[in-house]
Amino acid sequence: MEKPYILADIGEKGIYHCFAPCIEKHFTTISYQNFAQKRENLADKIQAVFIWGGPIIDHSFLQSLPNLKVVVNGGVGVDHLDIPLINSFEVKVCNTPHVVDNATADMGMSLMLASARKIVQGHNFSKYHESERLLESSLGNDVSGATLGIIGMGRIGYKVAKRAQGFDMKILYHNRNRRTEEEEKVVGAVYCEKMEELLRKSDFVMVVVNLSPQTQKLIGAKELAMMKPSGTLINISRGLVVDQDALVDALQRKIIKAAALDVTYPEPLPRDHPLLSFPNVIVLPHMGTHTVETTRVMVERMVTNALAALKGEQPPDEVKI
Ligand SMILES: O=CC(=O)O
Repeated sequence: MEKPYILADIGEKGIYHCFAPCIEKHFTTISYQNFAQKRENLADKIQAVFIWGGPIIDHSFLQSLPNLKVVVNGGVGVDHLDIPLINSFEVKVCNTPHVVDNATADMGMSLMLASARKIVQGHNFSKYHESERLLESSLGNDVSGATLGIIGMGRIGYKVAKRAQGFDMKILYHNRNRRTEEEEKVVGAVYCEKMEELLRKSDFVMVVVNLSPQTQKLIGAKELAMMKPSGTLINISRGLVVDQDALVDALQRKIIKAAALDVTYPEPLPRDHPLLSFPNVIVLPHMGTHTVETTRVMVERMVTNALAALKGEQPPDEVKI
């Protein structure tokens, strides 16, 4: 029997390429580029689209695929998808929650530790001998015993708290919904009803919220001004949650000490972006979930969701709004 056709960019060298066999066992996989070239022959055949960030799924894209049944997003955040529009074409949307939590929480901890302990500067010194004053510039700050403020205490935020507990950190959190007393006790986290309290008291502020109209530019000039001058901002959520111009300004004026960002807008930042010029800023190209183990499980989960949708069954991770 012919395998169902899906549109998926697993690339020649991209991280998803390693997992192509897991996808190709079940599906005939067409890349976006091949699709663009042979659109007339393939458009009727495509039943699922696998996406990692792109392409943009808009009205004309949906209209061009009359037999599309499901859009499967690799990762948890679906802020780049217009779900009501996609659903209006009787196409389901799935993501891969849970499987990315540990890797993303690990990345939050990595960024906090790397920033506090000046890992990048130390590496650059070892490699390029670029600073004669390494000792001074390598003087970091203790993470152990410091106060971590977590903004967004969903699954990933909670996993960050668990890890921070192992570093004897004092943990504050701010969230739309307060966690139960039991959950707070397990990780030793103290609820701040007002984000301002968290910002004022934390040495490290880690942003872990979903991007939504309510959280866009949640951290702007006002919020940065509330942070300690010795404070570090860590963002593992979405770039748009932080007002980047305000962040540049706060760093230039030493309103906060440092920043460590897995996410920005755009991604990656243009080479001449001011954020890349600060020695006290770490910028990654959105790689919070990029581990072999997590990506493997993510891809398997995408396959499971797509197979269910194509069989007319309820996919386990359908996103409903
Ligand atoms: O950014 C990563 C995700 O949304 O899973």
